Parts: sequence; C-alpha cells; structure tokens
Amino acid sequence: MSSGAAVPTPPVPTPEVGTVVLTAADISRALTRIAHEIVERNKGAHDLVLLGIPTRGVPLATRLAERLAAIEGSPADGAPDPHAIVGELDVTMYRDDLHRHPTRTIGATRLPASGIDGKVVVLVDDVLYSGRTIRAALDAISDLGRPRAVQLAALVDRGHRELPIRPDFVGKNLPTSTSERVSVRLAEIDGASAAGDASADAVVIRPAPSPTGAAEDGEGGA
Ligand SMILES: O=P(O)(O)OC[C@H]1O[C@H](OP(=O)(O)OP(=O)(O)O)[C@H](O)[C@@H]1O
Ligand SMILES: O=c1cc[nH]c(=O)[nH]1
Repeated sequence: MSSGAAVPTPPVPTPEVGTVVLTAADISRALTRIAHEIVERNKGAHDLVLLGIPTRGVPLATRLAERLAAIEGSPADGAPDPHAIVGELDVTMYRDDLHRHPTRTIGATRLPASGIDGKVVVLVDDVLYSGRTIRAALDAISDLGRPRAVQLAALVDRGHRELPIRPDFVGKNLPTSTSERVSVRLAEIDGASAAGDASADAVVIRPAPSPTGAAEDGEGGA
C-alpha cells in the first residue's frame, strides 16, 4: 500500500558537471505539456509550422511535432504529419553579435514544403536567455515569408532578458545568475550519456566556464 503523496525529488548535485535540474523524464513530460498547450492555444494543429533553432531546438521541434500528431489522432481528425510541419531556422547571419563571434558556422535553413505564409509558426529553442537569438529568428522569418502569427516555445527560460521577448510555451522557468550556464543535453545531438544510459537527455546548470564565457553570457552572447 502506498504511504501517501510522492515526495518531490531534489536537484541532483554532480560537482564535475553541474546540477541536473531536469531529467530525461522531466523533459519528456514538459514537451508533452507544451504540445497540449500549443493545441489548446491554436484550437488544433491546423496550419502549424514548428521551426527549430539549431542546434537543440531542431530535435525539440521534431519531438513536439510527434506529440502534436499523437494528440490530434488520425489525419482525418486534423492530425499533422509530424515530418511535414517541422523545419529549422538558422539565425547566424541575423545576429547582432556577429562581430564578436566571427567564426560562427552558418547552419541550414529548411522550411516545410508548405512554406510559412499564412501559417502559425512556433519557434522552438532549448534555452531562452537574453532573447537575442529569438530577435534574430524574427528577422530571419521576415525574410522568408509572412506567417499569420509567430509563437515561441522554449524548454528552459532562465531569465535575464535584454529585449522585450516573452515565450508563449515554457518547459521550466529556471531562475539563474548571469555567472551560470544552462546546458541542455539531448540524445539526438549528444548521444548516450557518460553512464551509457539510453537517453542522454538532461538540463544541467553550472558555473559559466570562464570569465570570457561569463561576460559573453551576461551581454547576451549566446
Ligand atoms: O537568449 P539568448 O541569449 O540568445 O540565448 C539562447 C540561445 O543560446 C543557445 O544557443 P547557442 O548560440 O549557444 O548555440 P547552440 O544552440 O548551437 O549551442 C541556445 O540554444 C539558444 O539558442
Ligand atoms: O545559459 C545559457 C545561455 C545561453 N544559451 C544557453 O544555451 N545557455
């Protein structure tokens, strides 16, 4: 017999790699909740396009699309083909800090065949911090078409915004210091964990790696 309500698990400190604030199960639950919120906000999944921002926004967008399809049922019920509504949006050339990071690699931009005109575009990113990446994404979108609306989903909102940008869907609000760094690990990008777990998924908070890195973060250099 159960002895009562489950006791919340406290964050797990791992001194070498930081503190795990979201486990794989937490991330999975957060994405499922966000998918439900997207459906609720948009009264279904019609006309949705999910654009992931590299690097980790892309697999997150795919995971969200798979959940949207599962929530909406059969295509006759309005369920989207998850592969047909996901794209990726590279924002490198639209950044306002390019001069500080001249060696950034330019990534791919790939839109669904439907394009984005008249669609509801949900931008998907792993971490929202200064908001400068999303500002760049909005500029990139305006060069590609004219969506009916643009919404923003972030797995983690760590605060410290430098621009008037606010997410519509958040996995976890995580109060942080500017001297910290939030790292998201996803199996699709990072492979198996050091412990050999099937899923490497985790969100970890740790001290920013170096004074240079800390300064970059504090000034919004993502
Ligand atoms: O709100 P901001 O201050 O712009 O920071 C958030 C951005 O920083 C990280 O990307 P990063 O540029 O480090 O690239 P990565 O995703 O390839 O690691 C993160 O994935 C967000 O895109
Ligand atoms: O902590 C941070 C800040 C910006 N981008 C990240 O991915 N993590």
